[in-house]
Amino acid sequence: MITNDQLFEASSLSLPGGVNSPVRAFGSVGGSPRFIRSASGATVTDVEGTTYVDLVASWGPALLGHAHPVVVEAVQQAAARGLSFGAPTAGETELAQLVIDRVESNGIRPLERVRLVSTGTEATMTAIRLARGYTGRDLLVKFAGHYHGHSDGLLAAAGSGLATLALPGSAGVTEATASQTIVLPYNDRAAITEVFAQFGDRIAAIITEAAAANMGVLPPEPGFNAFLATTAHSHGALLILDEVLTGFRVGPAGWWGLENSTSSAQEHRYLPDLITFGKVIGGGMPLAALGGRAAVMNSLAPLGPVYQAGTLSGNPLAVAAGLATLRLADAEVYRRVDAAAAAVSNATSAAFDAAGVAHRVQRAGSLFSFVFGEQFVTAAPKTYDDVQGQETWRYPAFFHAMQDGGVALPPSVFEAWFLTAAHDEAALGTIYEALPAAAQAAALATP
Ligand SMILES: Cc1ncc(COP(=O)(O)O)c(C=O)c1O
Ligand SMILES: N[C@H](C=O)CCC(=O)O
Repeated sequence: MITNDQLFEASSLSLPGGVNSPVRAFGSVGGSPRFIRSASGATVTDVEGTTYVDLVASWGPALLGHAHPVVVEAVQQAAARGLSFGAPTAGETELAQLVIDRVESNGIRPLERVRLVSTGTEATMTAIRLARGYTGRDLLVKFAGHYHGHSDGLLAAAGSGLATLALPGSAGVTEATASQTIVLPYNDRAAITEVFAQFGDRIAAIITEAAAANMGVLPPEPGFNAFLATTAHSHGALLILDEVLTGFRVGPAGWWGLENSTSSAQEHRYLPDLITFGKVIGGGMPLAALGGRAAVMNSLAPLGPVYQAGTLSGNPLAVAAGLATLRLADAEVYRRVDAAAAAVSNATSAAFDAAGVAHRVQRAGSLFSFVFGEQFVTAAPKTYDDVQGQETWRYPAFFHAMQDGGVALPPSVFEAWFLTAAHDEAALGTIYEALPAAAQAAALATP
């Protein structure tokens, strides 16, 4: 039998770091990554034949669980008709219309046009180019700890793998590009006001994760996204809401829908100009999108001067997976994901309490993660600096003990945990059984 260790040794000879995306490499938790042979429902099985209850869900897309038979069947049928045409298909219009209709709250729909692309990185990169082209301005505002993919202008003080590897940014990004991104502390209204007072006529857009989940989960303070919209709009800038991670995962209309439908305060409601999607919209296939009102979106070529293109954009297999996934993602699916997330986060928090591990559960809808340290027991973190000050060294021991107990967690304390509609009582039972020993390992860990 080939082992994970052997495969990692072999992959490291042909792939930089043995992986095709840095967070997969187990850099901050140590050991060899699991090489996955197959996945079904709530579980993944590695090449050694060990099956784990999976709390990564392909980093979000697997909302329904892995390899949902209806989604697989839709992809198989699409594949039989041809893999890619480089020409429009009816499915692309169906998916775009489904997205336009779904993203609705209180009778308001922020999307009139949608463009399909292949990755979240492309979606945010295009949204920024579009904002610059539409406004004729150069500067972009982003928040420290937010991750929007790996395009040059977005890697400064970014979350996800850069948080995991403690990188302030990326080599290879020119000074000229970096200087066009203004990085501000999250949830800091005074910093926004100040930067707009100084550069308001040069700022094309603010980009923000709808609810931050790439420095661990860190939701915006109530009304913060609405404040961003008001500030941007009063200076002629756009608000780009990045829902690559949260879109169609935390609710049928994403974080924007959740926030706007549950917020009782009228002043907390807002309209983003552009929204980016990825992950769930492609149901596990490479598909992402950006959308907004027609006046802005029609600046894209072929109608307007902002160029964007893609040989595989709107790929028919990816569109089939996305359509099947979104059509199945009804209220009952979200109820089950929410219930599973509440059960797992509460049980994990209780296990940490029992083991004496000071922590706080961080939640944004069904997304959650944990921050470790006495300071968080009484006060929630608000910024990237806050979460970087946590006891990160507790996580590797916890992670490996959970893995020994048959549970696959995200291999970084700075990533969200993902539940699916397939996490049934048996899957939750495996997690509950693994928790006491893992929490004990976290308690005994040392810096
Ligand atoms: C909020 C957010 N935006 C953008 C991206 C980039 O998406 P992708 O990895 O598909 O390029 C991600 C995740 O990777 C993300 O979580
Ligand atoms: N945090 C990232 C996406 O949300 C993890 C996925 C990756 O970069 O491979």
